[in-house]
Amino acid sequence: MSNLTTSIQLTKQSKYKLNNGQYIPVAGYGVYLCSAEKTRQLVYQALKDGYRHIDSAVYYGNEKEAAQGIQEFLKDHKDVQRKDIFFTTKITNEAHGYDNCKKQIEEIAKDVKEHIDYVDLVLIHSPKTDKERRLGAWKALQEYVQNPNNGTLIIKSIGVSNYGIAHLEELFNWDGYLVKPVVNQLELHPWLPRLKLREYMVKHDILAEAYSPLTQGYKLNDPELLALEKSSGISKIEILLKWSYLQGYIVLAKTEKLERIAQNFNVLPDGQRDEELDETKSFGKVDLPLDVLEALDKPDSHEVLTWGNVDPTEYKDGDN
Ligand SMILES: NC(=O)C1=CN([C@@H]2O[C@H](COP(=O)(O)OP(=O)(O)OC[C@H]3O[C@@H](n4cnc5c(N)ncnc54)[C@H](OP(=O)(O)O)[C@@H]3O)[C@@H](O)[C@H]2O)C=CC1
Ligand SMILES: O=C1Nc2ccccc2C1=O
Repeated sequence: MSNLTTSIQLTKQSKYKLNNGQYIPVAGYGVYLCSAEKTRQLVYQALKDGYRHIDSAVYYGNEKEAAQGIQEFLKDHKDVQRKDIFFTTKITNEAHGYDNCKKQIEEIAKDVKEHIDYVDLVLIHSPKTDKERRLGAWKALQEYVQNPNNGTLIIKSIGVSNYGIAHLEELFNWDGYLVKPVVNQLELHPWLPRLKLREYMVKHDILAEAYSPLTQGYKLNDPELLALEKSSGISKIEILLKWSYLQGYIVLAKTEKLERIAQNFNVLPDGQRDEELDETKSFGKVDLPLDVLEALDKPDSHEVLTWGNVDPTEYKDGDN
């Protein structure tokens, strides 16, 4: 094992600047499949452990409870303000199309507004309808970010999820296109590095949010990963999460086990507060030995572990 490490200046408090000037915390806690009853407690605990970014979706059926968890945490922690927390939701395929999208945003508003006032980010969850409906939804979302005072719901940023290059090109080439997506949320891990799409997104200043960074558990007993864990002395969870941070992703991990929330977040080092500037500086570093990184590097791998193993970024109108 060589002593060389590859590192990135990043801490628990780090945020990336989006292409619209807003900031997004690099570490996100996702609530896919968390039951509505448990979500409030899980989100509260995630915030208590230091997460400042919660990822939900209409499809998950727990947006309201996630928002309630945030509200309760803020009530109990007066040193943290709403602006310090980033809340994302995603619209379903049924909300594609201009009118459908507006209708679903009204429903989201009913669920979350009384608890958290506004939503930081709304994503189109997947491209899996057709061009007209995708663009109709984007037209509606653009209006919300451009007219935040229209009374329905303040949405600070909009983005996409599971979009491939063709879906992004379709958006950029549309004559109604006004607002750039700030992120594309994608399945990303060593078995699915999506190099071409990532390069395209870098060129267009769209950040990558990595979902299923722990492979939804599917690869946690992969012999190569277990061998790396043994030879490096670094846990496989830490290896996978650090790999993700080192790619420059916003990392969305999920666990329903309370003790694992802190374990996952603590992979990042603590930031240091610069009292003079009244801001948290990213002096800490995330690092992994070069040979661990090299062993994980699978540029040609394309294993889709979610979405029924069918890559949604490759969806063509008319496919199932
Ligand atoms: N836009 C999209 O289409 C998608 C978005 N997402 C978002 O990304 C988030 C994260 O992705 P997700 O697919 O949930 O998968 P993850 O890669 O985060 O994996 C979650 C699985 O890993 C296990 N796990 C988590 N932490 C640990 C740990 N420390 N030790 C051992 N096992 C652990 C969990 O089990 P346990 O709960 O028992 O700890 C769970 O089974 C989602 O919650 C959602 O917000 C996810 C998929 C698709
Ligand atoms: O979070 C999610 N996990 C998923 C797995 C399969 C299909 C969609 C999703 C999500 O949106």
